[in-house]
Amino acid sequence: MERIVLVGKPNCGKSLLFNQLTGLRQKVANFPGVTVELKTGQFNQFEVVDFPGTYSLHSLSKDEEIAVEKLNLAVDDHETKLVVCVLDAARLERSLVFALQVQALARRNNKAVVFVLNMIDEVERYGLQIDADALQAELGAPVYALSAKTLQGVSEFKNALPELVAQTTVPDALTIQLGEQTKFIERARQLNAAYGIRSDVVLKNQNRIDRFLLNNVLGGVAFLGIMFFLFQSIFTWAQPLMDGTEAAIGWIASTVTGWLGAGMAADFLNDAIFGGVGAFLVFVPQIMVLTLIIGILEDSGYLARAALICHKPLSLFGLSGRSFIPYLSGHACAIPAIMAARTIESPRKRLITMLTIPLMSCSARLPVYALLVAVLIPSDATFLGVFDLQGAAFFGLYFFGIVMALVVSTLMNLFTRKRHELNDMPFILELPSYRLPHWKPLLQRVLNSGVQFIKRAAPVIFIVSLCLWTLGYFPQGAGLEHSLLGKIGHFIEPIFEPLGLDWRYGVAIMMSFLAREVFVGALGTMFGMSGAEENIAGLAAQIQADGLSLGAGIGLLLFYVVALQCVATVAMLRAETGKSRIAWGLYVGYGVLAYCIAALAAHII
Ligand SMILES: Nc1nc2c(ncn2[C@@H]2O[C@H](COP(=O)(O)OP(=O)(O)OP(=O)(O)O)[C@@H](O)[C@H]2O)c(=O)[nH]1
Ligand SMILES: [Mg+2]
Repeated sequence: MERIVLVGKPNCGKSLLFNQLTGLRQKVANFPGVTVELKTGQFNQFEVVDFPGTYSLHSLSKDEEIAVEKLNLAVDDHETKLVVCVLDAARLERSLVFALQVQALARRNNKAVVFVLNMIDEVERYGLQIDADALQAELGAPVYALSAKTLQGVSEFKNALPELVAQTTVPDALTIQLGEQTKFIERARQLNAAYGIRSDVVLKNQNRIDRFLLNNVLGGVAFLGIMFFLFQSIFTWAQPLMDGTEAAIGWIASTVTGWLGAGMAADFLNDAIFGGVGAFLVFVPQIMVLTLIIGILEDSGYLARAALICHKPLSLFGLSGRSFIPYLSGHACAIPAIMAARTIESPRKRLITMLTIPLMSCSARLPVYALLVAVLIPSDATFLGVFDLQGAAFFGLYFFGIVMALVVSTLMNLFTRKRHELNDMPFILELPSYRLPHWKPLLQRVLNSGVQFIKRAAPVIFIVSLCLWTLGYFPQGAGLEHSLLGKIGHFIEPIFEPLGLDWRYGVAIMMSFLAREVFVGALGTMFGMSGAEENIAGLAAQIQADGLSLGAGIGLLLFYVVALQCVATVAMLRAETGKSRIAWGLYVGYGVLAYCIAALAAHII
């Protein structure tokens, strides 16, 4: 298939343009280094490839080096017919250095080049214009001014693509040879002076906000405020939506079981399906709120600033400012977060970041936290008279995960050899412009996070609930305690005794080593069989009445903060580190650490 490749400096809008061409939903966000792997899609009869952003063909960092190597191969390949150099129209000089190098590379391989002057809407917002025709004449290759965001000029570009691909002769305006690094920089400067917008126009607005957000004191306070707001809102904003979902599930449960009357089928539906699977569906809104807030932060351009603010403090723990974004996105899901760690400039810091990301409280822990917090803390309790105590407990759990990650990072930093340090890149981060969120893709992403959460966990929870219910139901009439499940549970009970937990929690914990979301479903099924209602409040009340002690409850919560109960994360760690030993070692290591912390909490409190 004839191929079109999209290249350009980081954060110039390649992926958004790629999405507009192919209809795919590749991740787009407002900080450099979002795309870390080549992504392929289709536009008409052409294959389109989205590249990770790079500043230069002679790159300094390892991940850019790999991307450049792949670009060399792609440009050399005879299937590649067109190289699209995406430029950030508002930051022309920086975009042009790399784009001119690519033009030279393409010319050497006799490949056609087209320049896309993206983000033209931002230039126009300043009331300015860029003379694309004159720039085209200077560059000796077609220039299309467009906005991948507002879609201005995108359909003209799409219409022109088949013709651009079909070009056979490559115009020759560039006289600089590959390798003449300083000449590319000089030429980019000249072109920017003649055609670009003045950088002080762009920087004026940005600086005004940055003077506050990057200020040593105020910036730190703002950072903590924003993070506190993020974690609190997961708890408070989602509540009405969660109540709505819960009511809807409750209504469906009572209607369906009403039709069935009493009997085994109704028991099964009530306890295994609505008690087990239904219990975890309630958390979908919370996961969507979390994705929305992280998405707004990603689109705003603040995250790069946060990385800058965090660089110094994180260095104390053997991490980099660039560890901040993977850590933050680890609160939604560890898997993309581990991928995002690829942009970290030092191999050692990258490894430490990857190995500690699983300690961030990902969204799969939310159901466990919400259930146990509801069990342990009355809903009307307050903290210091103002904060909702349940919300503060949530914040405390997230905070505990972060503290654990920093402790483990420090230990890893102390006990690993520092032989890579000399080859490390310095910490350099381009600050993107502040932007308003791009709402349509953001809302699609939010919806998708809910759908993915259900798709990933529902089948496992369904199967576990089904097995637990069957084992717990028979011999019929014997009651849960004397059922087959009870027998197995009592057998494993001694393991969980030091945690102050009985066999039912033991079974739920064991099952959650498949996926941690299973915990709430498994408890829902077991307590449902002993008469709990099919909703979280009912389940929480039943657990409370059953007598879960404060120490054991807190221990259980801390257990879930630390334990790495996610096989998909292990697979990702194995892929990224290239070592099964490290990945499975971490799975076992965090499991043992979690157990010890829980036992300690149960003992002390
Ligand atoms: N205003 C405006 N914003 C845009 C445009 N194109 C992209 N953006 C925004 O620019 C940011 C970066 O877009 P991406 O598509 O992720 O950039 P990229 O070049 O793929 O970045 P890397 O993957 O990091 O190399 C996002 O916040 C986009 O919403 C545009 O034409 N106009
Ligand atoms: Mg990208």
